[in-house]
Amino acid sequence: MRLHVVDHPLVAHKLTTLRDERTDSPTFRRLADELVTLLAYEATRDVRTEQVDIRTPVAATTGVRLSHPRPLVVPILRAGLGMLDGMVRLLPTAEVGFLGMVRDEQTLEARTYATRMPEDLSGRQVYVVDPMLATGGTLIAAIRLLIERGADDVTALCLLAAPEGVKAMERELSGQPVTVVTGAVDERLNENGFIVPGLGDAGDRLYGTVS
Ligand SMILES: O=P(O)(O)OC[C@H]1O[C@H](OP(=O)(O)OP(=O)(O)O)[C@H](O)[C@@H]1O
Ligand SMILES: O=c1cc[nH]c(=O)[nH]1
Ligand SMILES: [Mg+2]
Repeated sequence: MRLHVVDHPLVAHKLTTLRDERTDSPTFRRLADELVTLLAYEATRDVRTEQVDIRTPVAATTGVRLSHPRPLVVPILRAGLGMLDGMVRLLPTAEVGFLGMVRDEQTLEARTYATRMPEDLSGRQVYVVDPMLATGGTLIAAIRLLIERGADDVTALCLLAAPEGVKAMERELSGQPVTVVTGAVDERLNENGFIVPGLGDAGDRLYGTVS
């Protein structure tokens, strides 16, 4: 597994407002969307392309286009939905699959409650989006499923990560074709499995609910 922390002043600026407890849901949603665009720019650096011949008004030339099979974008419900639009804006040809997963707030174990994805992902590049990588349980389970279905290149985009989650992913997904792209690696997890300083519960902040 490879880790890429996007070290950019615009990412740091937007993340700071995102973290601020005074930021309301509409602003949180807008910032999450803007951050995805910045992270996706890095995360899609190795997206597969193929050559294409075109004519400009001036001359014939050769360019590239996103290749087939199409990349698959998988948001992990609920909070990952806040990153979907930004991702498909950058990858217009992408197909979208869905994974519904929720973490038991006592045991911190991830449970899958919905799966809507192609059965066969052989040879596919997959971009998983979920704002928070905390213990890593959710993303590890999600990525295992994608690899079991044949995905040969998986990139996870997270707004924030905890060092504990990054270590768990490195341990559990070692040797696998997996990249994690994140806006920051925070200090630690607290006793409730929340990222510190973090931003609280991403799903609640996106959708205005209170856990
Ligand atoms: O790394 P982990 O310890 O597994 O935790 C991270 C997961 O927790 C959050 O989802 P949550 O379970 O709160 O579901 P929600 O998106 O429906 O709020 C978050 O969006 C991740 O999916
Ligand atoms: O800090 C955290 C940890 C898990 N899920 C969240 O939404 N926030
Ligand atoms: Mg939540």
